[in-house]
Amino acid sequence: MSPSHHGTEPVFDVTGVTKVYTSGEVEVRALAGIDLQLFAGEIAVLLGPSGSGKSTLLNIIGGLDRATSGSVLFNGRDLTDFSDRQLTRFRRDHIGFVFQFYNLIPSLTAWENVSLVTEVARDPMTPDEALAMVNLTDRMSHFPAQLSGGEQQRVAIARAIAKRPEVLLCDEPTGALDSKTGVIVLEALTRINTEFGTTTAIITHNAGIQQIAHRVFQFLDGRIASMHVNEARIAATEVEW
Ligand SMILES: Nc1ncnc2c1ncn2[C@@H]1O[C@H](COP(=O)(O)OP(=O)(O)OP(=O)(O)O)[C@@H](O)[C@H]1O
Repeated sequence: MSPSHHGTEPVFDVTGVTKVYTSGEVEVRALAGIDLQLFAGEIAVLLGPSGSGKSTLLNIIGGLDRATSGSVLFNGRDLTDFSDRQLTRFRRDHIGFVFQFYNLIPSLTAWENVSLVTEVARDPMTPDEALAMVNLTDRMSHFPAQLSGGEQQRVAIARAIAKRPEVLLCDEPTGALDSKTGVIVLEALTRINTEFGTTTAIITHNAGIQQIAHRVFQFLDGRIASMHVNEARIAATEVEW
């Protein structure tokens, strides 16, 4: 059940993107020319060795960082032309981020952490709805310290999706979790993808996770070494690593 790409414009159309980080005299070429498209409703998994540029690319398409050269079209508009203010607005309106470490506010409950986002979004779900999507209805009034790692990550996912973003960008979302807990987090991500059609990109070091993807991109030395379409996706519950 791969989303059909025929005749559809990509959500993201990345062409010739390079990124060079300069610190003092040292230049690091993090991206050496990336061409990639992400289509509406797909789950893309990005694999590759440490330092191959996965996070750099995710940060650029999410508007957290800027390309050195190349173009990054989001629904036809080039992010590389955006002012800082436009980029901030783009992120706020369209992108949900999930990182390895959950970045929850310790003094706020799960519900309150999610409500920080729903208070400022244009067309949010309620914190209750967002937490129900990740099966945390019975943990809403817990503080982060009272939640397991997997539960905290699910709060972070609820926070990311509460504004109904078109795109969810996940950088090692299961990186700090054991496989059993990680699977529950993956179930939440696949459920959101199925129910809302959220275009989802997931960076991971766990090769097993690629089985939930519609398409898999393999990074190497700042380039995409290969891409394949997953003909036989499996459910998150079947994933092992
Ligand atoms: N802010 C920065 N300043 C300088 N160099 C950076 C910066 N961010 C990333 N790099 C360098 O760019 C290269 C690509 O890093 P990136 O984090 O994108 O790789 P990655 O594939 O996501 O790796 P990992 O799997 O370890 O997260 C690396 O050599 C990294 O050291």
